[in-house]
Amino acid sequence: MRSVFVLNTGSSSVKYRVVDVETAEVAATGVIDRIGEPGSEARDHRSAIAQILNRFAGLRIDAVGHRIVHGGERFVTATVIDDEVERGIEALAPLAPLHNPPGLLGIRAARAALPELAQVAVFDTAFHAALPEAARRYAIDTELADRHGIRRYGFHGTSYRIVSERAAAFLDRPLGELRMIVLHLGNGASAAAIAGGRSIDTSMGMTPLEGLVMGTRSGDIDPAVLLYLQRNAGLDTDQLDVLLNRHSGILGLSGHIDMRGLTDAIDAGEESARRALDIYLHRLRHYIGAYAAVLGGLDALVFTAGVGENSREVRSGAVEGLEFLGLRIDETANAERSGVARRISASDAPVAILVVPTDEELQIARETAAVLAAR
Ligand SMILES: Nc1ncnc2c1ncn2[C@@H]1O[C@H](COP(=O)(O)OP(=O)(O)O)[C@@H](O)[C@H]1O
Ligand SMILES: CC(=O)OP(=O)(O)O
Ligand SMILES: [Mg+2]
Repeated sequence: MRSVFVLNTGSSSVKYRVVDVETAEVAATGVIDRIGEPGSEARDHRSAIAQILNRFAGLRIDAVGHRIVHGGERFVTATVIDDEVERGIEALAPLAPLHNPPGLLGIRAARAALPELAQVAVFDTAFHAALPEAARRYAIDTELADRHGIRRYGFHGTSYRIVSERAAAFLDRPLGELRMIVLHLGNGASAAAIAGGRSIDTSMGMTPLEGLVMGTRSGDIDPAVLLYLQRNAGLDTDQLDVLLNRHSGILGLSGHIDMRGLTDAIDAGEESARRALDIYLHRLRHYIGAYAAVLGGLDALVFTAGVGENSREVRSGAVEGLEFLGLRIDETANAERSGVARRISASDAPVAILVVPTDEELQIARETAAVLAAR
């Protein structure tokens, strides 16, 4: 079992990879994005996945690995997919409405096209499955919460796993003795407090809406705002869902949908863009301080994903004023670009600040191979 075909089906894109798990050699890789928008290669997820599967007619593939965002209480580790598991994933769709339904489409299309191959689901939530109870529970009626599975699950776990391992390798220290905060900043964004390789707190909650300011999601908000808007602005449940998941965050604050657009607008002098970035950075600093406290001290702060790996402004703004925590950036190192793990903290600073590229597809391929080998 060497060659794994990975499908990372997102809310508006499908990323794919054919990778040799032993050598990490990539036989094919790519993305179909902006699905459904004018000019995209694909009008919907089904068509995107069909096109991708067509491209692999000639390649050797031994197994298929799928990114599934929400595993709920049931899926706490990578799982071989059969009809019953597929139904289990379908049942979780309401908890991750932007993510699980397209993931399920990916599973169905791949199982139909490649029925002879084993398929594995790798869950974003799995890395956080053992969150300590005090971090996991919301302060609501316990019986009600348990009946409905209302708790913090946490997401981006596949990324946290590979990034925390890479950070420890870069620092040349055992993961088991490190306290780190990892900031996964992509379109969706979250933070995790990781002690000895285990997630002990994370900013996303029951769904991928809580926590940091994101591209189109609000992150933390007083839940009474929803009640207020329902009672006084006439918004119904679906409108609130669209408001908080799709029309908030950087988009809601500035009209720009992603960080690159936002930083360009700031350079052009747009006031609302500057304000949006200030709010985004304020929330990041808030979580860095909180997680330094949760961890009881800090060895490393790690930036990853599209924004974390590429935006010098965000990295610099995230640690501004946090010298008292031992966080001091070297702006020359911060301004450099490279596709590999690197240190951007001042050489005499007590806490390492790192930029570590994530690779969810490689991690999914490895976990897929590992579960199948253990069968
Ligand atoms: N050079 C850059 N400067 C600032 N932001 C960037 C840069 N390159 C990519 N990004 C941002 O990264 C985000 C996408 O990150 P990614 O991890 O690919 O997200 P996702 O997996 O959620 O689609 C976008 O907001 C994009 O603007
Ligand atoms: C869980 C989540 O938010 O994923 P993404 O960042 O890919 O949207
Ligand atoms: Mg992502």
